[in-house]
Amino acid sequence: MLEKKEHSYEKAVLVGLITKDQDEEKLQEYMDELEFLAYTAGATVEKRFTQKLSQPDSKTFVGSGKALEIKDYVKENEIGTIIFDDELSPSQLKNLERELEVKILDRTNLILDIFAQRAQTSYARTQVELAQYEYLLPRLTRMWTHLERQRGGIGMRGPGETEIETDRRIIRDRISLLKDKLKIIDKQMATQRNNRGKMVRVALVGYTNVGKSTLMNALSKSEVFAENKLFATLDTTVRKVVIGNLPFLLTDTVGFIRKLPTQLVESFKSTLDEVREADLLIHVVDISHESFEDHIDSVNQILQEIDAHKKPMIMVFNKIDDFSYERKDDDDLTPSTKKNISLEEWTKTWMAKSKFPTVFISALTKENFPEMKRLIYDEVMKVHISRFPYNDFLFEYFDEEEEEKNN
Ligand SMILES: Nc1nc2c(ncn2[C@@H]2O[C@H](COP(=O)(O)OP(=O)(O)OP(=O)(O)O)[C@@H](O)[C@H]2O)c(=O)[nH]1
Repeated sequence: MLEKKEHSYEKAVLVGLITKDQDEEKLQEYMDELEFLAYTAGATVEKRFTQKLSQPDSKTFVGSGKALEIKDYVKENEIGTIIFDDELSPSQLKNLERELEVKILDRTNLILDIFAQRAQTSYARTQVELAQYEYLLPRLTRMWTHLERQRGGIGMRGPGETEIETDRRIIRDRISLLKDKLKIIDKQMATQRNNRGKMVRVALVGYTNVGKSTLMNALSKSEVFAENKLFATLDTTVRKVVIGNLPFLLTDTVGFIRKLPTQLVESFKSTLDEVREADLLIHVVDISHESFEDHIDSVNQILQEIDAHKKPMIMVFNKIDDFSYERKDDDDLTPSTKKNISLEEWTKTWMAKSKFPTVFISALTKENFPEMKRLIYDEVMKVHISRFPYNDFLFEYFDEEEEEKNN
């Protein structure tokens, strides 16, 4: 369990289900991630409750016996928040709040809350606020919000609930206002992107916390905010990067996550346009994370959702400095057995399997940076040549760091 760092952290418990689509091992991985999300939002997890059910209970997500067990535990241990590892339907949420008498959050609400906490610019705040209202609108029957919103805390950093009768109308008005506001900003952003000219555009994509911003900093020698918490970056940063005389634009943008709330995908349209309109994607993967294969799948799924899945891509497997030698059997992409293999053996297997140019690096120690830069250079050059067929000679490759060492 993650350490409690501050006294102001809220006490919470997690609830998840083992179903026919989600075995026990998968659930543990998902609960680890949920705990990290809770920690990022400002909660410490006191206990995890799990239950085996063929499908979620339509009324209370878990069965009534389990609900009672959770109720007793939270009462006895003075816990104010219960977090469910799935999106709850409006009626499940209402029933659970009535029965358990504490604040109930689901995965979507938690992610939205982190986004609200992390949004720095008015643009990001507008996008998050829209997503929060879209989430809130069908759930306007919650009973605890008046009181809790005055107290603040997790799940409360967004739009509040006032009188339900008038609220729906107010929220609908607010949603359409925010949509209009975003339309104007989206237009401005599109103009800005067009004004960047014909320079090749490369976007860093990847699961949250894989090291995109760290890599951006290392490549562009800039200082983009990087932190060991989820969704450190919400706003897009674009930097001009030059590798071997060849200039291109590199974008660092919002990290992806399993079941990224659809409200967020929709309202972050313009942010995700940076990915959609890029010429080349650099898919960063954290190989020190035991679920990195699932993360790759989630990222590919989101790329498909936003129609960016057919772009040229480079796979950058990051954090090799933190690689642990126990890996799942990589002969099969859905492995069930584990074996010990070395990093070398493991990279060879992946190289053979990968459909895209692939490199293994550490953004922290800069191991294998020359190989990565060469790979990026080659792929950017391909786009560049297709765009400017006559001036490729200007950008003959040289390794800057090697040159520096030699001088
Ligand atoms: N050990 C190790 N840690 C790394 C490496 N690269 C990044 N990190 C750490 O991983 C954490 C997340 O890094 P970020 O660069 O913020 O990750 P991100 O992908 O931009 O994160 P989001 O903004 O959440 O999408 C930070 O604590 C980094 O210091 C690496 O190569 N090795």
